[in-house]
Amino acid sequence: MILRCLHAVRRFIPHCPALCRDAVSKRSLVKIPELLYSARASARGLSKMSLWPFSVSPWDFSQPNASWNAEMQEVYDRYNALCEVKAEETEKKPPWRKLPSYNRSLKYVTGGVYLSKIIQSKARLFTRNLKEHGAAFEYVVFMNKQEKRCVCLFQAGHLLEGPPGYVHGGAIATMIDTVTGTLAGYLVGPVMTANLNINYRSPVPLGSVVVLHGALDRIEGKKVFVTCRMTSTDESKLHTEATALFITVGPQWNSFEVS
Ligand SMILES: CCCCC/C=C\C/C=C\C/C=C\C/C=C\CCCC(=O)SCCNC(=O)CCNC(=O)[C@H](O)C(C)(C)COP(=O)(O)OP(=O)(O)OC[C@H]1O[C@@H](n2cnc3c(N)ncnc32)[C@H](O)[C@@H]1OP(=O)(O)O
Repeated sequence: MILRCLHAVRRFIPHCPALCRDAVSKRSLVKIPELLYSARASARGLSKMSLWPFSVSPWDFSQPNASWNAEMQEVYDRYNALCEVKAEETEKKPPWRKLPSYNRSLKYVTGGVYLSKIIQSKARLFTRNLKEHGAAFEYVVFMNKQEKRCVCLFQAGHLLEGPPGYVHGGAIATMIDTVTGTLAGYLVGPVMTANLNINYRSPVPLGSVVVLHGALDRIEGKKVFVTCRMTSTDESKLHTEATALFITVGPQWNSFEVS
């Protein structure tokens, strides 16, 4: 019980610097209503976190944490703001949505049916298997279902080194597979990667922040073709270009046709 309390407190602490920084940077009195609004939004977010030791709500790995550098936080804030903007004419739901990210996908995707326990209790999603913030894959995916594309902000930690000072090509491939697979899975349901083709154009410095732009190319029956570009945050530098083929493995594959 004591250990669970300590664990809950430790998970909460990394969120404090981000909250304090927001408060300090908005000094103007004019911005007080905005501050109050964002405090309320933060509190809403916090209430969803598993602060209570007995809570069974899963930990969302895509929340900002203290390991994020200023660039990661700045680009995150920009896309997160888009998630509040409704389509003007229709007043429908915002086209952008931030996806949560858990480390036991089967357990949480099935809404608490502990399939992963049955299959293998120690199984964890590869990109989310470290508790240390900032050491490996720090990323968050923003999805635009209307435009059938997504954007992933990725900060590459020191454990992902390949050539000295640069990110390992396999880690880059992992992120491309993750982003394109998440897009394909979001649009059509369960998929498996059948083919992944990557051109590495310029190395990614370790610790830097890059953006992955995933887009649906086309769907042909069970086949889902997705493209992905990895660029610097201002898109001035191209790091990789990739194409991916996913095959739907669920029953709903023929319910959605796009060319
Ligand atoms: C499974 C759950 C996934 C849920 C995802 C959903 C949401 C996301 C939420 C949370 C999870 C978070 C992150 C997810 C992140 C990343 C996803 C990573 C995914 C992976 O990391 S996954 C591991 C690596 N992956 C494999 O381990 C696959 C091994 N493999 C196989 O399991 C089979 O091989 C399979 C299923 C691929 C196909 O098998 P199959 O029997 O269903 O299909 P079949 O062979 O009949 O082919 C049908 C048509 O595709 C063409 N086709 C097939 N393969 C091709 C190829 N390579 N190149 C060109 N065309 C190909 C054929 O030519 C035919 O074309 P046509 O119809 O025109 O004749």
